[in-house]
Amino acid sequence: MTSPTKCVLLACGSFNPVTNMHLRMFEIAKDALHKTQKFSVIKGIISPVSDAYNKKDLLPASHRCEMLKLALKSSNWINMDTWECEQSKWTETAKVLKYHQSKIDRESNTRSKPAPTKKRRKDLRNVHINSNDSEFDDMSVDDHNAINEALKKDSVNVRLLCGADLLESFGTPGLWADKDIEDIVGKYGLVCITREGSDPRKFIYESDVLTKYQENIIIVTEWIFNDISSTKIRRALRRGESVKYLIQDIVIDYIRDNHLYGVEDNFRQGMFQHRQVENQ
Ligand SMILES: Nc1ncnc2c1ncn2[C@@H]1O[C@H](COP(=O)(O)OP(=O)(O)OP(=O)(O)O)[C@@H](O)[C@H]1O
Ligand SMILES: NC(=O)c1ccc[n+]([C@@H]2O[C@H](COP(=O)(O)O)[C@@H](O)[C@H]2O)c1
Ligand SMILES: [Zn+2]
Repeated sequence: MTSPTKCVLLACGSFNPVTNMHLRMFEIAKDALHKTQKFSVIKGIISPVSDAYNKKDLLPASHRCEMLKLALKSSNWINMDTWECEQSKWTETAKVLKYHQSKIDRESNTRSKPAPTKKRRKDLRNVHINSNDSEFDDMSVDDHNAINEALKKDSVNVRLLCGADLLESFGTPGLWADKDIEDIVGKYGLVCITREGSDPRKFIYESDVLTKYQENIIIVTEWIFNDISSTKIRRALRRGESVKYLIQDIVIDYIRDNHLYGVEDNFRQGMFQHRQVENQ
């Protein structure tokens, strides 16, 4: 059996604020990919969108990143990357994928670049190296083939991880460039988690380009249904309702301490009482 492809899951979004479902999405996808035995998930990346996205009620990236940093303390394999939100302009998701794929390719090339010693050169006949290196010009075709195979096996595939609503937004006129959609599904691939009110399989069936690259789209049905969304969290906060067990406690504390999402007045009404009681 061929060895599994190493895979990095990249989730783009507002994370305004990060919810437990954003974090669950990674766990659900990782389990599903490992079950196929075709992929080995080595890392998760969360890339918050920049302030230039200008979405209604979008908090500054500084707050969104701080909340992500706190929430991600509970994970040992998902990291936040701030490259996208540090850009002064909004960056298309296809470009974010390209940035991360290139970065990972560069890092793995640097790691595998051999030192020019005879022993090292011998060792490298069975592992990945930069086969364009002139130092290896005298290698046989078999050597090169073996090396290219090893390189392929070792290459890392960055995939977009998203909920079905994001996949279905591909169909919103003018929102995504056709070339970007083709790149996302054709070059990188996509893992899509089902979400209330969406039918990703039907959506793929109705799209020519998604059907063409169907094998690169992995739909994961989330049976433990949980339709948390940042919109619902913001609404609950505004109304002074509890959001405990929907987002991380440490994020609730940050929201309270920084008076975000209009909680200032609600705080006085006792919405964060559970934390005060706990702390007494
Ligand atoms: N409950 C959920 N189930 C599946 N995917 C989800 C869920 N919540 C968020 N996602 C996915 O997480 C990614 C980031 O989404 P985003 O930051 O827009 O979160 P959101 O909860 O949809 O927020 P908002 O309500 O502000 O749009 C998207 O791919 C989105 O589809
Ligand atoms: N053309 C594109 O690349 C495109 C279009 C719309 C949304 N997006 C991305 O999808 C995500 C959507 O997040 P929201 O659901 O919070 O709007 C964001 O990361 C945004 O940058 C990308
Ligand atoms: Zn959303």
